[in-house]
Amino acid sequence: MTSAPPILTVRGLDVDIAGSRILTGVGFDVPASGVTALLGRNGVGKTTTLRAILGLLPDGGRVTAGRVTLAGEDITAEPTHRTVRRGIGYAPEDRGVFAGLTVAENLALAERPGHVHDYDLVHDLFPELAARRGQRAGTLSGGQQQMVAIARTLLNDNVLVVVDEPTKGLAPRVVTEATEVLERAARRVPLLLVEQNLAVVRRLAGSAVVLDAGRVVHTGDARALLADPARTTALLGVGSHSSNGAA
Ligand SMILES: Nc1ncnc2c1ncn2[C@@H]1O[C@H](COP(=O)(O)OP(=O)(O)OP(=O)(O)O)[C@@H](O)[C@H]1O
Repeated sequence: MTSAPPILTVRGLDVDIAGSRILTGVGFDVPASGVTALLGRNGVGKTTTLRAILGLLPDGGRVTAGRVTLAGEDITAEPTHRTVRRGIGYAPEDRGVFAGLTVAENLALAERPGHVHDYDLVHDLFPELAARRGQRAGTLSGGQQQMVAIARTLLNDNVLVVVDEPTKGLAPRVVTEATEVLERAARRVPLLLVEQNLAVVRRLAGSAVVLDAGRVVHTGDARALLADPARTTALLGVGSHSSNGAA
């Protein structure tokens, strides 16, 4: 049990995109350690929630109500560069890895001015990246590219890392590899994770937040939720033992 205050709080968040209400009154806490999974069926607003936190809503998107705090500081609708400087790392769904650049160049591009760049930590956690530092990122496996994306967030002294669907489209063996990467990362920094693969959620997440049609419909212990097949099916529309691949 931790009595530390949450690293991130979201309260009463309303988001409109192109005149449509996408999120309504979204509220949850992200504890200061471990993995918090943001769950829900396709199109319920998970990515929009992450983007609203990061100030990365698409053109025509805006926060119309609510409040987001990071380490107690109000970051609601703040420009992304300022939020990132406060110490949020983001690994987007497409991983954002530059295929034509080497592993070392991809990492160097992530160096944030004014932060400590902990290459020792990154190479300690991901020795494979040290071995492949001269390799072009486009020739890496999906799991190795995910490693680069996560390593970039750990290079700077972030207080929270946000990861969007890290195992999407990966083969089962690579899902296992990517899950191990996230497990290693979570020992260093709290994670807010959007993930559809419930085997991955079961292995990593301590707490779960479930969205449906742009609203939070459940918050609580992730494993307790997944241990209740009827509740899991009702909230997520899938059995608690389903997954897109092994983890
Ligand atoms: N740029 C946009 N313009 C218009 N509507 C959008 C835009 N981005 C998202 N939406 C709408 O917002 C809703 C939530 O989308 P979002 O991508 O946040 O869902 P999600 O839960 O992450 O889904 P998925 O699991 O499919 O990625 C959807 O109805 C989507 O069509």
